[in-house]
Amino acid sequence: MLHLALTGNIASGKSTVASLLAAHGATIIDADLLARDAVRPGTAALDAIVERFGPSAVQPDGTLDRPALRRRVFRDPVARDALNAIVHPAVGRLRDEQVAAARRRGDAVVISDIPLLFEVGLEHAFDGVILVDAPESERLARLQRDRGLLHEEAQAMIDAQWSSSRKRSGATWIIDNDGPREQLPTLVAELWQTIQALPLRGSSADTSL
Ligand SMILES: CC(C)(COP(=O)(O)OP(=O)(O)OC[C@H]1O[C@@H](n2cnc3c(N)ncnc32)[C@H](O)[C@@H]1O)[C@@H](O)C(=O)NCCC(=O)NCCS
Ligand SMILES: Nc1ncnc2c1ncn2[C@@H]1O[C@H](COP(=O)(O)OP(=O)(O)OP(=O)(O)O)[C@@H](O)[C@H]1O
Repeated sequence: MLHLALTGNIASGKSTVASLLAAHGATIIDADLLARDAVRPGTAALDAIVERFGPSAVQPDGTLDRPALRRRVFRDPVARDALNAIVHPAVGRLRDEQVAAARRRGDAVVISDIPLLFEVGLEHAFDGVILVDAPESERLARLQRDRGLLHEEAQAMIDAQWSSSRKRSGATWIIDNDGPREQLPTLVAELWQTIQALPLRGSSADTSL
């Protein structure tokens, strides 16, 4: 089994690239989805969040109040570290379970979509790293246009991540998503060809964050 990482800064187009890779036959393991799963009502992680951030971190229906927490953690690195310390270990465990399941099924290409791959130092646990990149001004505009964020909110999320240039030097392959969306299928098809030509290797490293 080939186990690759897919990463890229916020609003770079990672999820769009992941969907295209899935259409080619890759199994995608999405850290943002796992992070949602990890804090479902009744989980130890959600209890720990309420303990650290108070009852205002959850909505009346008992689910995490994501916009409220977002506004707190992206302007406060200490709060962000505290949230990461609660959520990341649970995400790592869920990912390891999904990787093990993919291995049992005999999946050929598994791609773990991990936004904070470089920030948490996980890049060496994979057979290769795909980076999706787009200029900061473009990502800022996408966050405001597509997610309805205020300029300051979007900038704070961007500033919480490493710079593109730092990430580019650690990538095996780079998809520059700085043109029209319509060019992505061709870029991903070319990447898929490259991946198909790789020998199947086996990364057995523990990917817990
Ligand atoms: C703060 C939270 C509640 C905000 O939720 P929201 O629905 O608004 O955003 P979502 O989860 O869809 O994340 C969007 C993007 O924000 C960026 N991001 C999220 N968490 C972080 C973080 N701790 N540090 C830097 N960037 C982050 C990533 O690029 C991610 O793709 C949520 O992002 C969260 O629980 N973050 C901590 C867990 C985490 O690190 N998740 C990222 C992958 S494991
Ligand atoms: N080339 C492009 N031109 C314009 N918009 C794009 C392009 N590529 C992606 N988008 C849009 O930008 C937004 C971010 O894309 P996507 O969700 O794929 O990024 P992401 O890196 O997964 O983001 P996040 O880190 O927030 O999960 C989406 O609304 C998407 O439709």
